[in-house]
Amino acid sequence: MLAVSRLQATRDDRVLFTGLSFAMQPGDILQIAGPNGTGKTTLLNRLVGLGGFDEGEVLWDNRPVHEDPVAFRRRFSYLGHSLGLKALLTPLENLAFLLRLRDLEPGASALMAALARVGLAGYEDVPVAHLSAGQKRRVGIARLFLEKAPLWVLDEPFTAIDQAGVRALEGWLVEHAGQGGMIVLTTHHLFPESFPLKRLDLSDYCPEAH
Ligand SMILES: Nc1ncnc2c1ncn2[C@@H]1O[C@H](COP(=O)(O)OP(=O)(O)OP(=O)(O)O)[C@@H](O)[C@H]1O
Repeated sequence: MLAVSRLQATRDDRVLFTGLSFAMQPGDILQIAGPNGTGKTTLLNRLVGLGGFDEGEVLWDNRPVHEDPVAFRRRFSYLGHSLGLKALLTPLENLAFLLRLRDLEPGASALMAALARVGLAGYEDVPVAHLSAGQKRRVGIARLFLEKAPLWVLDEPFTAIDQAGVRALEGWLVEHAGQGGMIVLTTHHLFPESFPLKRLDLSDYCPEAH
């Protein structure tokens, strides 16, 4: 379980948010909302260890994550703006490489199945440089299925995804949550009314707004 307590983050001497606390249980899908520049990406980056917070604490199963960052690293999958794909490698090679960084070797058939699931059957051996923006993001989504981490941290995962893909991605989020996973994401995507979403408006924690 993820919990954050009294987080504060600053950029260039400007406090973006302060006093931010929330907890996530298995099954939760939490949207971090707020206008451009509120600090949503900053929050997700720092949650996954890309930079620190000025104040506050991030806990996994009631334990501060800084006490064992390597163990925490295995608990989440992070899909950021930059997908971390190597342009000259194929989707298959990229996934194998990225998974090996986590000591995972799922085997070619699992890699092929994950790529097929995200609509990339037939593109497994095409250099990523030759894929469209949406196809590249789909390679990133395939990685989520293979890493099997309980927590997905997703920064604008709907970017460049076509309409059918948007419906599919909504389904994969619900499926992951239904299997006891947790998802924290930023997006400007409008979910259907019935979507099981919790929402946190980061601008509520901006000191300049009060
Ligand atoms: N590398 C950086 N160096 C300095 N300031 C930065 C950097 N990246 C972002 N910022 C600033 O931090 C603030 C928050 O940026 P951030 O990208 O976290 O916002 P956001 O809520 O994700 O915005 P958006 O909805 O546009 O994606 C912005 O004012 C931005 O100018």
